[in-house]
Parts: sequence; structure tokens; C-alpha cells
Amino acid sequence: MKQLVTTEEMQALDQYTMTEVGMGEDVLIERAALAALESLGAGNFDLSNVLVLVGLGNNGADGIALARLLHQLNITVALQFVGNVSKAKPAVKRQLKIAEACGVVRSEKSDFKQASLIIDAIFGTGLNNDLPDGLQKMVKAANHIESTVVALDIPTGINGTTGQVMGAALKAKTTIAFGYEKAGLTKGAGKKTAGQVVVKDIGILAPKDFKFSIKAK
Ligand SMILES: NC(=O)C1=CN([C@@H]2O[C@H](COP(=O)(O)OP(=O)(O)OC[C@H]3O[C@@H](n4cnc5c(N)ncnc54)[C@H](OP(=O)(O)O)[C@@H]3O)[C@@H](O)[C@H]2O)[C@@H](O)CC1
Ligand SMILES: [K+]
Repeated sequence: MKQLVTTEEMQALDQYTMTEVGMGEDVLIERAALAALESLGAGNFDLSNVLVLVGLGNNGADGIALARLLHQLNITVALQFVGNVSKAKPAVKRQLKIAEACGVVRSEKSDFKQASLIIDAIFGTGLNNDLPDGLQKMVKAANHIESTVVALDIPTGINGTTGQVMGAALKAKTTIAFGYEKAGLTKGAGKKTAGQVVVKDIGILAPKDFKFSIKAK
């Protein structure tokens, strides 16, 4: 059975798993990164030169943890922030500290064309408005480059509930959805932009009486 969720439902389930059940935020982030690593290993991806684009929310935290795991497998990884790190969520700062302690180096400006694979960890379920103008330009330029993109959870710029493009959206070959597939990846621009969707369990739990707005199929 496949259960789709809206971004609001996913956020509620994340919160329930952390605050009611007691699963730590960093545990979920680690599991998301491990799940992504497993999907990369199972797919036919060129991992010779990986570029991880990282945002300031927990989607970025997943990306940093993944960069660390790749680095520890001796894979060449560049970690590039999109936005000012000083404004990042605490989970991002924690992950960055761990990654740097493990030897991951931040790159200021990467050549997207040189990357064999781009990991999109810029925005996930927290996107609540159109992408900032500068990021829209970057996304549009990246869409013209041949490099393969793998999106973590949701392609950046896609509304996870409606599938609409929020200014611009980064086209992925594969999207690794955490916990549940977001409804927006099954319709309209969201479906086209997400490419192949792989759903990975990361330990998210739902209360017994949780009312999903979309019927499972
Ligand atoms: N929660 C969990 O425990 C888990 C979450 N997980 C992962 O985290 C993802 C969700 O994380 P997230 O909620 O931090 O959202 P994300 O999309 O990374 O960043 C949003 C940030 O950007 C901001 N912002 C929003 N729109 C903007 C705009 N247009 N332009 C500029 N800024 C904008 C917004 O700031 P705000 O406006 O809310 O102040 C916020 O700070 C999820 O997809 C999954 O990958 C998993 O690891 C499992 C555990
Ligand atoms: K993403």
C-alpha cells in the first residue's frame, strides 16, 4: 500500500516522532542520510565527483550528513551552502561541525559542470514561498547542465503538496523521499521534476488515530 502525504502532514509526523515518541532529530537526520547513501549505492550513479548543495533547514542537514558518509567512503565530495550559514537551523550547524571534524571541506563556489552527481539538499518540506531570486537563477542555470541531480525528499522549488513550481525547480533524475512520498511528487510539474521516486523508511511513526487526507492505494 502506498500512502501519500501533504507537507503539513509530514511535518506533523516528524514532530510526533520526535516529541511524542522521543526519537532524536539527529537520529532521523542520520537515518535519512544512510537511506540516501543506500539508494545511491543501489542506483547506477557516477560517484566520482559529488557536489552537495545545502540549504539552511533540515533538508540541508540531511545533505551534510550524506556528504560526511560519502567522504568517509573516500568519495570526493564538495559541500556548498546556498545561503548564509550563520542563519542556518541548529541541526545544520551541528551537522556541519561533525562533518568538518571528519574532514569534509566546504567549498565556496563549485563548478556544476565538473560534478558527476549533484545532491539537492537545498529545500524540502519547509519551503513556504517562491525561491529567492538569486536561487531561481542558479536553479535555472543548473537545469541546463547535463549533470545528474538526485533530490533529497523533494526537488528544490516544488511544493510538496500541490506539485507546483515555486518560482523555479531543480530537475532531478531521482528523488529519495523520506518516510512517505509527498503528494506533490505525483502530479503536474512535481512529477516531471522529481524523476524516479524512491521512498525510504527512516523511522517516522504515525499515531494510531492519524487522519491522512489522501486515501492509501
Ligand atoms: N523535521 C525533522 O525532524 C526532519 C526533517 N527531515 C528533513 O528536513 C526537511 C524539512 O526540514 P525543514 O522543516 O527545516 O525545511 P527545509 O525545507 O529544509 O528548510 C526550510 C528553511 O528555509 C526557510 N524557507 C522556507 N521557504 C523559503 C523561501 N522561499 N526562501 C527562503 N527561505 C525559505 C525556512 O525558514 P522559515 O521561513 O520557516 O523561518 C526554513 O528555515 C525534510 O524535507 C527532510 O529532508 C528529515 O531529516 C527527517 C527529520
Ligand atoms: K531537496
